[in-house]
Amino acid sequence: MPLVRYRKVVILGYRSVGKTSLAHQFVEGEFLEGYDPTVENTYSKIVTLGKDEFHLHLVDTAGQDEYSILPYSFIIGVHGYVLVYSVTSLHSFQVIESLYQKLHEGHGKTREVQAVEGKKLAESWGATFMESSARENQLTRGIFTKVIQEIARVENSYGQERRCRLM
Ligand SMILES: Nc1nc2c(ncn2[C@@H]2O[C@H](COP(=O)(O)OP(=O)(O)OP(=O)(O)O)[C@@H](O)[C@H]2O)c(=O)[nH]1
Repeated sequence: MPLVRYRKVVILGYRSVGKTSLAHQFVEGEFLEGYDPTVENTYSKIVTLGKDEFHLHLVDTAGQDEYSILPYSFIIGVHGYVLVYSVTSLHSFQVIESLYQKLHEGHGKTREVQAVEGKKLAESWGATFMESSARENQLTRGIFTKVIQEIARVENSYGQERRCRLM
């Protein structure tokens, strides 16, 4: 049975550029004519790519502008982004540039350690890597669920490696 991997993808962009329409078209297969400003909405979909299966968790956000402060839930534990602009709005194009900068800066303070560096270090230890914030309940639960799963895996295995590692 294929392993189903979890992927969280956040859709960002200025107001009314079509974020909800894209998510809806992808998940439900139809175009939404009407406009109803989003507060925040999530979609779940299993996506099969070749032999791989992904549990896609799409976050459709309320429109941002250059002054928006991105919450931790849009930064930590996110695997990818879709930055959306409208070809009929130059301003919406400028907004995605500003959002891109914000994503690199992290939340207020400048990020000094990239997730990829943590991942690399964990890999060199043969450990599982997870990035979280204590502000995010789901992500924090994920850490402790993972460590319990890893302990169970090691306890149930009769292999050479007896220790569980979580970074
Ligand atoms: N012609 C055209 N209209 C679109 C397209 N995508 C979205 N729209 C329309 O643009 C309006 C806004 O679309 P939404 O998907 O609600 O935009 P949004 O970015 O989610 O809006 P917020 O929730 O305010 O951030 C709706 O009336 C859509 O029908 C598109 O590709 N082409």
